[in-house]
Amino acid sequence: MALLETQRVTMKFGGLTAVSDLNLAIQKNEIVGLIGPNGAGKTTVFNVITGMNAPTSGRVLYGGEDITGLQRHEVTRRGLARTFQNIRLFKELTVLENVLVGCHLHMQAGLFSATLHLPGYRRRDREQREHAQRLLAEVGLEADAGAPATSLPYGKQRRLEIARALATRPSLLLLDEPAAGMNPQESVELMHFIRRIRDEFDLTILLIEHHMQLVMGICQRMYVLDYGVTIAQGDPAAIQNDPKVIEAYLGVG
Ligand SMILES: Nc1ncnc2c1ncn2[C@@H]1O[C@H](COP(=O)(O)OP(=O)(O)OP(=O)(O)O)[C@@H](O)[C@H]1O
Repeated sequence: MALLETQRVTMKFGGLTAVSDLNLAIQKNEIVGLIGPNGAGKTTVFNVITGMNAPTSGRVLYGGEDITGLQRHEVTRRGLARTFQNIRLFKELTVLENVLVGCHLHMQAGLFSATLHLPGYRRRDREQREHAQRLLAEVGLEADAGAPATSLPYGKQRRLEIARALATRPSLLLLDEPAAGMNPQESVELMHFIRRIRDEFDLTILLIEHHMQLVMGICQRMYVLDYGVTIAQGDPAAIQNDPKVIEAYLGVG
C-alpha cells in the first residue's frame, strides 16, 4: 500500500482548474519530485495534501486512511509536515524557539498544561528543548540556537525551516522549492542533506523543485504537471527524454 495517495484530486478556483484529476502514489521512504512550469499547480497540490485547501473533488489517503479536507493540525498530527516556497520563520524568535514551535505543534496538549503549570510540564518542556537541540545539531545549526532566526544566511534559514518541520515528528515531509535562492554549492549540499534526513528520520519525501539537477539527482521518481494536468511520470531518465515534458518546458512543438 502506498503511504500517500491522491485519487483523482481536482482543485478549482472559480473558472480555473489549478489541479486536474491528480493520481499520486508514493511509497514509504521514496523521494519523489513534483515538477512543472510556473503556475502548473504544484503548490496547490501541497495545499490540498496538507489540509490548507479542501479539494473540489477527489480523495487524499495517508496510510490508507482518508484525510481529505482534514484541518491542518489534524494533518500534522497524522505525520505530514511541509516547508514553504517563501521561507516562513517566526522572525522575532530565536533559531531554537522556531524549532520549539514545531515541537509544540506535535504536543498540542503542551500549551494547555504549560498555562496551568500542570505536573509533568517542566519535564516535557525539558525533553522538548533537548529534542529541539538535537534537531538543530542534525541540520548543522547547533551553534546558532540563540541567534535571531532572521540573522541566519539564506541557506541556513532553509535548513531551520526543515528542522522546524522535523520537530513535528513527521513521516512524510513535503518540501516546496527547498533550493530556491541557493547557489550551486548550497544546492549540492542540500541534496546530500535531504538524503541524509530521509535515512535518519525514516522519512518519505515529496518535493517541488525548479532546480533540475537537484531533482534529477535526488528523486527516484517524479510527476510532471502542466496547467494542472499530469503530463508525465517516471524515473529521471524517462522524464528527461519525454517529448511532452520537453515541450512544456521549452514551449516547442
Ligand atoms: N487561492 C487561489 N485562488 C485563485 N487562484 C489560485 C489560488 N492558488 C493558486 N491559484 C492559481 O492556480 C494555478 C496554480 O498555482 P500554483 O501556485 O499551485 O502553481 P505552481 O506550480 O506552484 O507555480 P510556481 O512554480 O510558480 O510556484 C495558478 O494559475 C494560480 O494563479
